[in-house]
Amino acid sequence: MSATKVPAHLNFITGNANKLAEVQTILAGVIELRSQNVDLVEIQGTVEEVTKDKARRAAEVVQGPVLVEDTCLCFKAMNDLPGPYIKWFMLSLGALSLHKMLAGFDDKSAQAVCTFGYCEGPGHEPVLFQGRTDGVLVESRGSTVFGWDSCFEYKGQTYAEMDKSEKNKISHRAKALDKLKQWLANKVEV
Ligand SMILES: O=P(O)(O)OP(=O)(O)OP(=O)(O)OC[C@H]1O[C@@H](n2cnc3c(O)ncnc32)[C@H](O)[C@@H]1O
Ligand SMILES: [Mg+2]
Repeated sequence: MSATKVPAHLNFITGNANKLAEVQTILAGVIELRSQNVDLVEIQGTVEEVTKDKARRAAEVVQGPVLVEDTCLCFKAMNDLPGPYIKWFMLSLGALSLHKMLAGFDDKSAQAVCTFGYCEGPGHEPVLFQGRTDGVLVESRGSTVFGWDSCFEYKGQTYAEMDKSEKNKISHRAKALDKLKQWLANKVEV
């Protein structure tokens, strides 16, 4: 595996404007963020496999260095499903009905997992940065603008009930970006 060079800027490939806004806020003043909206095919597999494949595909499409991200919502009672497939459950159930997925279970524990993948270009091995936040799946409370934010409760508040700045301190995405920032700061070559 060739060493990965630390980039001068990041080209974040995502079709999700809410993700992009959070990443922009969290990385402000750390590194220049550019962005492209490319519709990437997502394979089935573990989140690590999905993210690495997404990063490789994105690098092929733009023929250069890319950052991608995949978000999972895992239910303990379902042995971590839907995980990377949460998007399809959100599209069919919506934030107002998502909690019904665990209606038959006592255990409402959920974990939000964010995995960033950085790929230096076609043929390079992606590097991963992952963050996890534990919470509970609840009936929707707060704005339904961003995915399952209104259904994921952390310490008594749903993500949607928190100020954006509060969410960005404790979120799965913030934790993953802490690792990315560390990698950038240390110039660790993997
Ligand atoms: O182009 P990409 O980056 O893949 O964007 P996407 O919207 O397809 O995102 P994912 O494949 O990672 O699917 C994750 C799903 O979870 C939702 N989601 C992601 N991050 C979230 C967050 O912080 N809070 C609530 N919902 C989130 C998102 O809207 C999707 O429905
Ligand atoms: Mg996606």
